[in-house]
Amino acid sequence: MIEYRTLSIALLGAGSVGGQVASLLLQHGDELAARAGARLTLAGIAVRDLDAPRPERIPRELLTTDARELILGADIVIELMGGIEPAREYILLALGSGADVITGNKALLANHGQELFDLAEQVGAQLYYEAAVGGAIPIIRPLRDSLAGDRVERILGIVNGTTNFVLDRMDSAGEDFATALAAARRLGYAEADPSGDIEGYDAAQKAAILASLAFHTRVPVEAVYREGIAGITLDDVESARKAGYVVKLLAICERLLDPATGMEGVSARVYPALVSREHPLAAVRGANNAVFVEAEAAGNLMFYGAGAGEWRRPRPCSATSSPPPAGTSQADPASPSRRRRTCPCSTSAASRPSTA
Ligand SMILES: NC(=O)C1=CN([C@@H]2O[C@H](COP(=O)(O)OP(=O)(O)OC[C@H]3O[C@@H](n4cnc5c(N)ncnc54)[C@H](O)[C@@H]3O)[C@@H](O)[C@H]2O)C=CC1
Ligand SMILES: N[C@@H](CC=O)C(=O)O
Repeated sequence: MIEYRTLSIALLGAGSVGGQVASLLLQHGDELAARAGARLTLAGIAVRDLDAPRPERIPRELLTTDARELILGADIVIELMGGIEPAREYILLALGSGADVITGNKALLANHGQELFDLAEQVGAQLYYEAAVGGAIPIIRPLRDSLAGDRVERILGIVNGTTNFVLDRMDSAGEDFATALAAARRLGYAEADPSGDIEGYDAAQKAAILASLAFHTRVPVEAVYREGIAGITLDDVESARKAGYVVKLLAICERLLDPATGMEGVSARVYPALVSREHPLAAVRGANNAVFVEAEAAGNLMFYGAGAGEWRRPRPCSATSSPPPAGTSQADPASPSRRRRTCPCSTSAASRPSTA
């Protein structure tokens, strides 16, 4: 029997994501120990209310309302509470005490990321945030590390599961906006305040993170143009469908060159766009996400997978969970709809995507 050193984990928040993280840590302890070379022990889970109803998979004896004490005894802190405060304060406390931190909190990173990264660097701690963009899709590390030697030119992303789910239900089932949103909330896709999803704030935060990583600069969330899907009606969706399009909330991040000055800049924007049904992004159904990266040397890469909520094994032949037909489709930027917003993919940009 191998003797592993023990790393103690503090989990902050036991909601949709935190609950699943707790289950994974508890169920796969031996396998994780062998892989990590250390036993990852879930020391406690900080919650607001010890008696709130929660799934059986979360052991009651691990719950505490004293987040600070839990943090100060941990080697690794996983923050999955969401929101700005006290998440920010807790992460600063964790880093300051020498713990490494993992967070899925894009709102916090987009607004206070610099402060957190500066402290992490100063104390030599790690701050990981893979789940902050694209849910289960590995996109942060590929952009930060794997593509570090390449030059990313543009990113097109479906980065919000809730809005993709809502638009998909309107498109495929003729469901009205409110009914589809209620289902997205029930399934744990939406943020505690779903207006963050619907109004495009969540996607804008993710766009700011993606653009900062891809273009090696700091793109503040205030610099991201943002338009949500609250104004999209069933009629819009239906008209788009008849014309061969599907409405998707896209995050678009790209390099810009000012021809007058020769200066390079960055543009990041989020808005509902018409996407040709032939384009791979049109096949991203339900709460799935996809990030389409156009890079100088690597060409076009598409990262696809579960973007929100708990991942469930898809049933065979499930239309909502099948991956897009990569490598076969082209985009048509013409727009017949009254919203006049199209997916800005050029034909050449979308002509040879590969799944990653
Ligand atoms: N739901 C999803 O699919 C995804 C969510 N995220 C991010 O992960 C984080 C968590 O999201 P969800 O699990 O969906 O949220 P949730 O609302 O389901 O869970 C958050 C939990 O934290 C608890 N909490 C809030 N403040 C607390 C405090 N001060 N002390 C102790 N507990 C506290 C809440 O009571 C709740 O149980 C958010 O930052 C979200 O943006 C990231 C990727 C996917
Ligand atoms: N509310 C978010 C959750 C994941 O980041 C979404 O719908 O994508």
